[in-house]
Amino acid sequence: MTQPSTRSSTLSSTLSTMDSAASTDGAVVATQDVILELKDVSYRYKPGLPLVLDHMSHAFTSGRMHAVIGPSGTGKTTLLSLLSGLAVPTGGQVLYEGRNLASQDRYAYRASKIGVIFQSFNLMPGMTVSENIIMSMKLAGAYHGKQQAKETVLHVLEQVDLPDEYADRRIGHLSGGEQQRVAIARVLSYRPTVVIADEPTGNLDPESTQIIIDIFRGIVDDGRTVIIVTHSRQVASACDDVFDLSTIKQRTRQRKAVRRSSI
Ligand SMILES: Nc1ncnc2c1ncn2[C@@H]1O[C@H](COP(=O)(O)OP(=O)(O)OP(=O)(O)O)[C@@H](O)[C@H]1O
Repeated sequence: MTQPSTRSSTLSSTLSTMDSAASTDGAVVATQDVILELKDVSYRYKPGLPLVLDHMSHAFTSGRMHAVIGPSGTGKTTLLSLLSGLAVPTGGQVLYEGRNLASQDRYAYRASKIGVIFQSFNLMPGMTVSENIIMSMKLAGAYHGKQQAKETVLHVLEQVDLPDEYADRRIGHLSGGEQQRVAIARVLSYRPTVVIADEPTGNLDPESTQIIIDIFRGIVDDGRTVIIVTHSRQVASACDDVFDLSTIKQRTRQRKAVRRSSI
């Protein structure tokens, strides 16, 4: 997959002038800029099953658009579950702003810090766009009365480039691309610090994909961090950083082979 080399090299040179630390996969990261960090993370779904993630370390810097890529089955969705606090690593730690997520209130974290956009959108098809957004605001504790909710709905619809009149449309009457935009708007309504999306352009044509990319870029420009699990070259090349799980897995295999040969 094409790597966004120009943005990555700019990132490296910027970071070299800041306080920095080497992560275990060799990357240099600015310590004050890291929002989410995987520290030697391993995960298996059940005892006896193989490790899906094997001693993985990586730092996600804030205010950037990150892609997580890798062939099917390399653990992208699993990683997303760990970053969003839906699952806890079986080894190592996931740190949010330097604190172990496992020892924090993960419900509060999911409600206010992290906005997750699932592949299936999880929108209520029989309800309107506005009702879907307001339901999420209530769940996240971001609902402060009808007027504030109405203003927020219109604001987030604008952020995802949908006209005001979409507020009263039923989800079931929208196209796939429009539903994706509503799913993003819903997450933005409670102003999370990090937005995580699982294959947000999976079924979209290049033009609709570009619209979604531009929306995510707007979210980053608004001061948030975006992490996108994707198979799309178009999306990965538009991101500031690319975390390639196949490369990490290859390094782990090499490390293990070296260890075996030295025994
Ligand atoms: N609930 C589960 N129980 C057991 N194994 C699981 C479970 N969910 C996923 N796996 C396994 O974990 C591995 C990684 O799955 P995951 O869905 O994270 O990969 P992925 O990279 O997101 O794949 P894709 O690109 O196809 O969505 C796969 O081998 C999968 O079969």
